[in-house]
Amino acid sequence: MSSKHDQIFSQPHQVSDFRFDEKVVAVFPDMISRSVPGYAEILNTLSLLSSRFVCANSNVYDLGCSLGAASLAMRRGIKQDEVKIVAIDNSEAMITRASEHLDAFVSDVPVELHCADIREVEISNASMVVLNFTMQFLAPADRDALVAKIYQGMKPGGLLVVSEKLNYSQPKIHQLLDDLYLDFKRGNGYSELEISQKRTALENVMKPDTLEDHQARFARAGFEESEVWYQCYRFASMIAVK
Ligand SMILES: C[S@@+](CC[C@H](N)C(=O)[O-])C[C@H]1O[C@@H](n2cnc3c(N)ncnc32)[C@H](O)[C@@H]1O
Ligand SMILES: O=C(O)C(=O)C[C@]1(C(=O)O)C=C[C@@H](O)C=C1
Repeated sequence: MSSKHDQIFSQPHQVSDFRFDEKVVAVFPDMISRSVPGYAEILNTLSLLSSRFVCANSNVYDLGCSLGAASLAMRRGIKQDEVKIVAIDNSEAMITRASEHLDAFVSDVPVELHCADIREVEISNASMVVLNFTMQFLAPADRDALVAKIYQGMKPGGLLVVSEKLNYSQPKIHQLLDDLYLDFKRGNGYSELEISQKRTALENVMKPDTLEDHQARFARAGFEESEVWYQCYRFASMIAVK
């Protein structure tokens, strides 16, 4: 999707908490692809995974869908009949724009968009569930219940994909991977001011876990197998199979 160049944090200002509002929506594809290493690769892989895991007569969930990039990627891979993608986000601005965007594509696989809180929606008959950089925005205390609910709503053999920003428990390693991430942002044209103002804006709203936290949570929910399939600097994408 074409989008405006992200300059939201380019001028000095009194920084308030980061919100997925109209201003962010207008630049979101540019923002996320310049801020998340491997974002395009992760979307491509969602497509490959959906072609393997999505079975006929099942539901697919895109939780925290923003503009629907993960839904579109999965839709490209789905080969089975009678599949419905349910894409959920609690930002009105995101859902409005996602709806316009999805209308521009023709497909046999319907995408149902809902403006709702993913902690409150029912998950049922799911062959694939994706949280692509969404869990980090939930209150940490709510994450176990969400993953447990997803497990309960999944079909045997179903796939959960969770992509996240990470913290590392070893301080020197954390510092090094954070420094490399900042170099990645600089390399994508973000200034020191943009980097530091965005960091301040995210401080209260984005709470990354460690890989160990994620793996322990998958196990507590009932997933017998989970693994990291992609990792770069402060970011990873994980898979868990029911
Ligand atoms: C980084 S964006 C996700 C990017 C998107 N999945 C993609 O692949 O392009 C995080 C999204 O999660 C949404 N979100 C955060 N908390 C949520 C919640 N409790 N319920 C629903 N959506 C939520 C935000 O509105 C935002 O659009
Ligand atoms: O950690 C950062 O500095 C980021 O910009 C990360 C991040 C994310 O992981 O979701 C934060 C907000 C935007 O959605 C795009 C990227």
